[in-house]
Amino acid sequence: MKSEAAAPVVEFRGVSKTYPGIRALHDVSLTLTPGTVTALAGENGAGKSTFIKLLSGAEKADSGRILLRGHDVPGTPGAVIDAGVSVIYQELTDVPDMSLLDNLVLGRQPARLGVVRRGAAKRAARAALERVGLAGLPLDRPVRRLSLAQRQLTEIARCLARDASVLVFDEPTSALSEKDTRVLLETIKSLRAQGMAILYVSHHLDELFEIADEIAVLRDGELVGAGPVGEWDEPRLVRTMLAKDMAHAYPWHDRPVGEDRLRVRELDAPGVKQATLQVKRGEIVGLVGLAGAGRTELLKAVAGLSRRSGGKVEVDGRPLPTRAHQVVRRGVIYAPEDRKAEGLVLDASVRDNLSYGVYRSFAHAGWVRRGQQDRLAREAIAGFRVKARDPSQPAGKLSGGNQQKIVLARAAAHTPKVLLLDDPTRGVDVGAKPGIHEHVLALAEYGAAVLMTSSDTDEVLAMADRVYVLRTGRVVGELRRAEFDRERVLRLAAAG
Ligand SMILES: Nc1ncnc2c1ncn2[C@@H]1O[C@H](COP(=O)(O)OP(=O)(O)OP(=O)(O)O)[C@@H](O)[C@H]1O
Repeated sequence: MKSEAAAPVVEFRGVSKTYPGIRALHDVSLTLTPGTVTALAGENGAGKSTFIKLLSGAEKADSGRILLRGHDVPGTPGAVIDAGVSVIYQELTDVPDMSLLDNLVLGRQPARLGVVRRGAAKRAARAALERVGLAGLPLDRPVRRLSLAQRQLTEIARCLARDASVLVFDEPTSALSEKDTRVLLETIKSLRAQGMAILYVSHHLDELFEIADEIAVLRDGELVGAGPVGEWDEPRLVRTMLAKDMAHAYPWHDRPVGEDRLRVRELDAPGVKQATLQVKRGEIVGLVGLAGAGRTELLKAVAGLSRRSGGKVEVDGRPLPTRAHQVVRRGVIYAPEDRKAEGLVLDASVRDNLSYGVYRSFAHAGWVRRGQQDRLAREAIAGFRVKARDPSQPAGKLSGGNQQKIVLARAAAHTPKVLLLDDPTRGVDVGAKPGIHEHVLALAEYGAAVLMTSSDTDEVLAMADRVYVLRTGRVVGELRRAEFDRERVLRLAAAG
């Protein structure tokens, strides 16, 4: 529970940070207190990551002060970690082939006269594991043999083994299944009870309401609201984030669909076994399943990004080639979930990222028509509400959610015949999600066959005309929209 008397451990006092042409944080004052979960909310580009970068020592503030237990926060990330502040990101940072013990004490072995004190390291590791509910795990086990949830908890344990007293979670659940999300949230509650000061950043508002004691909202770099969770409800939070009212509504409506556009028959590929499915012209079909069920793998196999070892894939009655660039030429577009690794060239401009692969339609006697490219970029920025200074800005300088919008805008720019969407609104704020859903629906109305999956099962059930349920790489069920029932879908996904 929240301790009323505790003094703040972290204090932001009038902190500002500007990037060329962008005011990322302006005069922000906020405190973090032991035994308290403070949720930081805001739409994409509001300044949440900037706040974390300043706290973690990755970036320097232009003005204002950041105090840690009353002293200025150290100037380098390593010193900040040593001072007890650790950030846990959505991506795992462990070394899979190393043992649990070595991962837990990575870069920080207790040493005396240069000799590593293995016994002390083991004691520290066990104590840290116990605090995250993993007391029984053997310390010599390679972490690759742990479940995803256990690995995520191990990341936290590693921070605890370094004596962290402030934990920052940056969208920690976006890649987790519902079950793993529950485990993580319960662990965070228990860490709060142990007296940790916790900052929690997420676009999942239900999570914020579940675990936060305090909610703070950034908008365009300014702190526009902060107070105990009891003072907030969802409409007020959304209104404060977006400066307007917005009901969260999905745009689905009944509409005619055509002939089979995408046909997959007995497809075998890495993580996919004997999958058979069809998507009609104009239809939105969802793939649901637990983590590891093969949803991403199926999309990748169709997209030519993994090797098919058997079966057939056809688009408009013609066999689909197996190589990614040929697949794109047939109008089959894949929008990946991992935008950093697969989706974008981070050093290239927003404009160039938007037109990669769309070049053919712009190329005129061998050169790219800059005017058209610019128009496409401006339309995409406006249509998807991308927060970018201008089309020449490098994609890597956009906030995470805005990068995701670029991936989707590019997919839309192809006017795809088949659109393969993997977690299309991952990291996207509540204000921008409806726009993305409307674009997906519009592409379907234009004739695209859409095959989508999401880490949010409700999103798939809200958008799809039909779903296939996957389990261990196989299609184990098919439901039409009239039959959608969340419990039934999840039961099917988990059975066996
Ligand atoms: N290195 C940088 N150079 C230039 N601009 C940057 C840089 N990093 C962030 N920005 C800009 O600062 C603003 C705040 O970005 P920040 O990443 O803090 O947003 P966020 O609230 O974390 O968004 P998201 O929810 O999408 O992750 C954005 O307009 C972003 O484009």
